[in-house]
Amino acid sequence: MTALGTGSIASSSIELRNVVVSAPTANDDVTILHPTSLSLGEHRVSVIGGNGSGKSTLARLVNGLVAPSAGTVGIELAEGGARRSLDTRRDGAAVRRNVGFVFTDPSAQLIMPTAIEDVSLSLRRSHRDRAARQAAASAALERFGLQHLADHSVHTLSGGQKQLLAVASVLATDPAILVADEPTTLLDLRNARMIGDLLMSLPQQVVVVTHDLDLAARADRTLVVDDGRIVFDGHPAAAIAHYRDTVSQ
Ligand SMILES: Nc1ncnc2c1ncn2[C@@H]1O[C@H](COP(=O)(O)OP(=O)(O)OP(=O)(O)O)[C@@H](O)[C@H]1O
Repeated sequence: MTALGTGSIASSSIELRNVVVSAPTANDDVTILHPTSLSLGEHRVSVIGGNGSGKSTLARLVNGLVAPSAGTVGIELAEGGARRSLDTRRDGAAVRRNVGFVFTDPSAQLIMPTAIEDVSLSLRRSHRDRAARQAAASAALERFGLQHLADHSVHTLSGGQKQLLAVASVLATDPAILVADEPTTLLDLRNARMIGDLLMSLPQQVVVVTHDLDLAARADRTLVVDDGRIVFDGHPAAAIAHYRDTVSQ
């Protein structure tokens, strides 16, 4: 492990305490994440590792999509000078409001017919008034350069436009933390770069799971996951070198 402290610090933090994730199988329980304790306070955290190593499970713990079988997952938020602590089990709805999640395949996320309707849907709780919701949705599309696609069917958008819209929909609610699980995997180089640039420029704390080591290298801290364990936690360059070493052995 290497010393941290080269990157910027977020106003939020993610706290895993003795977290274990296991799942039942036909004969026994299988452990997907072995006991893990982490305090993630960096602005941008990347998570790398081989297929099936447990990266998505780790990412999904952060917004409560996966519940810990043991231990706790907490979110610390700065709110008006005070700290607010949320627990993913106890405070599920509040955690989901404060931790946005972007999936690999935006089609899994875009469920309304048009771009503006999709953003409006994610604003239904924060903006009860229809006109205010519409205005906020337009502003969100404009922020991401998608306003010209407002009334287009989401099915006609390109892969890059869909992923950008998925990110816009999630960010429209202004979550404190954004978790993205392989957000560039399905994109060509230009769109992968565009989404990567966007994620790395957000004011929110960002946790990105990725096989794109160039993207991972732009984080402030990188976790390497192998066989359900964090096997390296430190500076991105050192973490990527560690991952490359394990692959070439
Ligand atoms: N609910 C579940 N029941 C049983 N096994 C599971 C469950 N969820 C995940 N697993 C297993 O746990 C392991 C880790 O899965 P996970 O999706 O977290 O890996 P990953 O590192 O994100 O993989 P990839 O890079 O391929 O997306 C895999 O072997 C997967 O099959």
